[in-house]
Amino acid sequence: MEAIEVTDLRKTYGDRNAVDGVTFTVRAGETFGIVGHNGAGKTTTVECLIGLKRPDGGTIRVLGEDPARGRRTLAERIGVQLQESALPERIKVAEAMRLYASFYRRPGDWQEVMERWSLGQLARKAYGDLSGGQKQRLMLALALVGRPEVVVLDELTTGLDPISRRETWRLVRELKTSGTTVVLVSHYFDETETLCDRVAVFARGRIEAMGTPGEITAGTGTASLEEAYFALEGTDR
Ligand SMILES: Nc1ncnc2c1ncn2[C@@H]1O[C@H](COP(=O)(O)OP(=O)(O)OP(=O)(O)O)[C@@H](O)[C@H]1O
Repeated sequence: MEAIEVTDLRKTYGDRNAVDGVTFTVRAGETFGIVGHNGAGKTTTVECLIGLKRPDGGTIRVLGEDPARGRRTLAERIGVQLQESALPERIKVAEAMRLYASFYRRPGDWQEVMERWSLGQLARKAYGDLSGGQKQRLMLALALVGRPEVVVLDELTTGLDPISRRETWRLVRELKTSGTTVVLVSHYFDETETLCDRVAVFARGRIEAMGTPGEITAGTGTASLEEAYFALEGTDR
């Protein structure tokens, strides 16, 4: 079953084609990577996916619904962790968990989610006093408290130190084993290569290559996704 179907998606800002005819599907339970450098159109694509932006062309179905029309219903079924999401500095971890759970009609047990993501010991700590890795862990837990079927994670590990980054990877793998469909947006090629079943490589608003990391590297005769990207771009930076 397809959890997400995007066909010929287009979005322009003035005369700039931010997303220029993008087509892909994500199967239920799959971890799907959207990778590419800054300005490639990744964030605009996911903003259309979750109904935050209206496409100028093409169609999108998420769990069978058009996000531009069914945003309220879909909000119950999608967990989102957007780039640079932030909480008020003084809100405590447990307060944030309880608050987010209250947004859903049938949330998971927020205390259980908090423990599962090793946040129990931080329950009374303020968001502003958490480390970068702890903040990211909390944002993930908040995206999951509504028991979503699809989770969208944008630039999850940007700014994290290597240890927190690995820890976050472990959490994403755990998500995958729970059967959740994950869309992982990243400009780190190693991250998508390690975590994703399939990857769409974005450049200048288009998909340059799509498939398993192995298929993409085999197709370009390269040893890594990053090398594949530069081979596709015809540059060797
Ligand atoms: N609100 C906006 N108004 C005008 N141009 C925009 C707007 N949002 C994005 N763009 C432009 O659209 C293009 C795609 O941006 P987008 O943020 O989707 O790329 P991205 O791949 O997510 O990059 P990044 O990782 O830097 O966020 C870029 O050229 C960007 O400058």
